[in-house]
Amino acid sequence: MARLVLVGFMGAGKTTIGRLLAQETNLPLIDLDEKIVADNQQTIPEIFAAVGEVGFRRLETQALKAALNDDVVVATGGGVVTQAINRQLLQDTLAPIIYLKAPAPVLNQRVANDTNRPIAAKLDAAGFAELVASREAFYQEVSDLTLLTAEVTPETIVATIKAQVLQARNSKNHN
Ligand SMILES: Nc1ncnc2c1ncn2[C@@H]1O[C@H](COP(=O)(O)OP(=O)(O)O)[C@@H](O)[C@H]1O
Ligand SMILES: O=C(O)C1=C[C@@H](OP(=O)(O)O)[C@@H](O)[C@H](O)C1
Ligand SMILES: [Mg+2]
Repeated sequence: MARLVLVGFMGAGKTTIGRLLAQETNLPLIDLDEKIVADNQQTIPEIFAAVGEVGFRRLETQALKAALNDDVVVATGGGVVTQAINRQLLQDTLAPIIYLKAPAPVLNQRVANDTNRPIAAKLDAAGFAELVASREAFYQEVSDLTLLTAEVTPETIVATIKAQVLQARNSKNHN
């Protein structure tokens, strides 16, 4: 079973924090986007161009299912919560799910110059903020803990996760 799952919108820091957490805990990281890219030998924009968002979501669900069964940290992609089947998979896992949250303008600024996110690339600031708002309830629904990441370094977020989630879990297990 996965040890910890990170969810949140594009730019929230799931990949960054997942990598740091994996280094610090010696747990493997499965970043769903990276797994999909490696398995398909195509970039995310190439996959969107070839099979559309629907095709990408199918690959994402397969990757999520497999990752949740492994002893790993899971960094999801921001759109994972848009699929009911994925929300069910997340609700069924016993792994703690952390929602990394930041205001839309901060998220937008973090991903603005990145050409690797086809959904963000075609949105203006208003459209981006609308999409953030439309997913908020889903992140809340699937997660156990929300951490605000706007003015906090990735290192501090990792320290908080280790203290509040991983150590709390370990001490529970040892009682
Ligand atoms: N806490 C943070 N503070 C400032 N910048 C951050 C923070 N977390 C991530 N970033 C930056 O935001 C961008 C997107 O981060 P990433 O980890 O890819 O997000 P996600 O996987 O959630 O889309 C990267 O340039 C990363 O360095
Ligand atoms: O929010 C989304 O719909 C997406 C988020 C991306 O992952 P990040 O959240 O890691 O950027 C990636 O899965 C794809 O571009 C679609
Ligand atoms: Mg990511």
